[in-house]
Amino acid sequence: MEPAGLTLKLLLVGDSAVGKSSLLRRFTDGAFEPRLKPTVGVDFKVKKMVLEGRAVQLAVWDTAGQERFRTLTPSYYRGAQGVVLVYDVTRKDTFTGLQGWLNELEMYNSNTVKMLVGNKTDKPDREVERKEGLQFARKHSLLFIETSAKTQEGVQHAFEELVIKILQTPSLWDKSTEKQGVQLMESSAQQDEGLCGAFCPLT
Ligand SMILES: Nc1nc2c(ncn2[C@@H]2O[C@H](COP(=O)(O)OP(=O)(O)OP(=O)(O)O)[C@@H](O)[C@H]2O)c(=O)[nH]1
Repeated sequence: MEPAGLTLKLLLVGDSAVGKSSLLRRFTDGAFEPRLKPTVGVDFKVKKMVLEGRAVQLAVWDTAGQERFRTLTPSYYRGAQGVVLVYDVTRKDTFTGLQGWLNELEMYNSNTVKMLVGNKTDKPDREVERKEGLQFARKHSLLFIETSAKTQEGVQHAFEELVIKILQTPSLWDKSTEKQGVQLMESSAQQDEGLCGAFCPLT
């Protein structure tokens, strides 16, 4: 029998309306919705990929950026191997807010690979230059990429780079084998946190 593939838990965080749900939608469904409603609580999608010859199932948790849902977020950090930290290149406030997200990450789960994503590069009214994003990423040891969920530029790359880095860091996932037996549902829904904490086998 084929050995079970890896399931990795990824988390999308960042201020409201930076495009977290749109990036996830683009990545999992290849689509873009110009008038997406804000996420309520948390959403969840699964995507299977083969990377570096390895079958991986990604469980991607999309958190709400709105302040009123922020108290929900800490429990979702648990068991994540990768975090996509998103800002909007046309809104400086979402860039200056990154330090707060990093502090929260450090507090709840410091053992993750982090990818900084500057989204909405298709828009003309840029407030954050690429080199500022790059500098911030270097300073905090984050992977970095700019994307547009609208045109799809960089989106696939962002997730792939993050997963490759996680695969290159076995200490993040090989200790979690005790979670075997937990099954993932192939669905997108507002979920409770108990569905799949960190690492689940492909069935
Ligand atoms: N032009 C452009 N618009 C985008 C892009 N990504 C997202 N948007 C739009 O920005 C708005 C907010 O996007 P969402 O994906 O809902 O943002 P979010 O970060 O998930 O927001 P919360 O759920 O409130 O945390 C929507 O109207 C999207 O259509 C992009 O790359 N380019």
